[in-house]
Amino acid sequence: MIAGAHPRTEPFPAGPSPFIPVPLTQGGEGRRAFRGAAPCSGLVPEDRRFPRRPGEFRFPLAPPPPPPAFLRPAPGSRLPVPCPLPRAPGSRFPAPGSRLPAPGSLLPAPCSRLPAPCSRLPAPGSLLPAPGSLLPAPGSGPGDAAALLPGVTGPPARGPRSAALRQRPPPAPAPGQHRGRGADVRLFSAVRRAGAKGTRGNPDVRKKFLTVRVAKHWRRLPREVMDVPSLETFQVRLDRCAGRIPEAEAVLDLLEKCPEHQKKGGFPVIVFEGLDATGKTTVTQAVKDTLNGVLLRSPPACISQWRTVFDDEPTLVKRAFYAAGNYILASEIAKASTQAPVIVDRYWHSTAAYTIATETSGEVQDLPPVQDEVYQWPEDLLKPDLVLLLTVDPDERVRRLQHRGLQKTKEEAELEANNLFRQRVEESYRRMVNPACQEVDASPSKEEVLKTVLQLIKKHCAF
Ligand SMILES: Nc1ncnc2c1ncn2[C@@H]1O[C@H](COP(=O)(O)OP(=O)(O)OP(=O)(O)O)[C@@H](O)[C@H]1O
Ligand SMILES: Nc1ccn([C@H]2C[C@H](O)[C@@H](COP(=O)(O)O)O2)c(=O)n1
Repeated sequence: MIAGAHPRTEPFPAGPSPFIPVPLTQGGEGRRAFRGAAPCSGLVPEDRRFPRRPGEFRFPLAPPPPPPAFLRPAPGSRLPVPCPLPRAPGSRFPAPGSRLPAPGSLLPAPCSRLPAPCSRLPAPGSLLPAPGSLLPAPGSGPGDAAALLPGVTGPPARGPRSAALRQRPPPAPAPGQHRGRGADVRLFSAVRRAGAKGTRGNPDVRKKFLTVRVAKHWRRLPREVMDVPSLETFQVRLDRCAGRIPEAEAVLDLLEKCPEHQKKGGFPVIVFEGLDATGKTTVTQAVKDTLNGVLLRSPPACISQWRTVFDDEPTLVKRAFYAAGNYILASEIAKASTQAPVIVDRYWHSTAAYTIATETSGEVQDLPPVQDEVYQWPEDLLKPDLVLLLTVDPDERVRRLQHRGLQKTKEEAELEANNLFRQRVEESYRRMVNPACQEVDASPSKEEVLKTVLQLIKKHCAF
């Protein structure tokens, strides 16, 4: 284990590390800064699992070999028009803790999939801090990205949309609510976003958002946590905290660049869900190899380096981050499924199940009842063809966790210690509908699990 690394990060197998350990500035977990190697090439910075699977997030430059016959679209069937891939933007925000390159040099885009046009740093004399100065970790200063930059009195240079956002006065706290860390935990906010098309560029999201149906709410869940999920809900939530979390603004920028209507291609999309160490990584890799498919995971590579930031946030903000990741992932799925079967490691069901389990307490009987709206799929999110829920006997799962030998995340420690939490996550998965999960007993050997999974895929995805 490298000092300062994320608990789940393993040492690199060979060669010099592109990461530099960053001293802890606050909180309990170390962060690692990306040293500036161009991630466009496909390597993923600061992903909890990156070193285990270095090539995984590479988007295939050439179409993979054809999948087995049973997965090919029927002759004569029409493939949807391929969606343009979302452009990976040049990062406006240097990774927290990273050293700034010289003015005029190229910033690496945070997305691993595409050779994005990287943005140029503003010219000398702009409001960026001196090259080589260290950025503090997000959240370490008061409310705004500008406040986080040492020696800078004004805001960092930003695009026109951010400037428009900045001009509005800060929204007043909701009755009974305090500013500060939890201040963005509010249901509605006035948001003006300009510049992009469709709902993503809706100049007044609030106006539209207020007309959105709100779920009748189950008494034990805070209403805000489970209001009917939609892209706009999460945009509003991220926008509320973008002032103090620069990464939220960067996520919003990526979202805006995703095509609005995500349509699945002609190949099947198969999602794998389950608690940690149930074998998702193992089986998704094997299925991808067997089917000559494309393997994607949530959150997608272009935002996964910010997980440690959002994992420490209140549930509402954390959920908005993972939910946004699902929408970004949807555009990758849309594109990839025009070329080959798509295998996905976690998607919406994870976001919902973990949120429900976190925001409830007690036994599974205390969960919102079956058929509650909290178990519904968001109407505007691309649906997969099949969702497989891997479940493993609890003792076997602990053995696998120990055998894996990685340091646990806080949540994994909680999952291990808190039997009830684990049960609530798993039961929430089981209650998800439209699409529901097909449960797979993943306790047998890897070969047997793969066989079962391939049979299910053949049964449900043949067309
Ligand atoms: N069927 C199996 N039988 C025995 N061991 C397995 C099986 N599947 C996976 N393992 C082992 O269990 C450990 C956890 O598996 P894996 O990393 O695939 O789980 P995961 O669900 O992806 O976990 P996480 O969500 O935490 O990343 C690994 O050491 C893996 O080799
Ligand atoms: N689509 C997703 C993916 C992940 N999450 C959350 C749920 C857990 O808090 C954590 C598990 O991730 P892992 O350790 O397996 O990489 O991430 C989510 O909410 N939505």
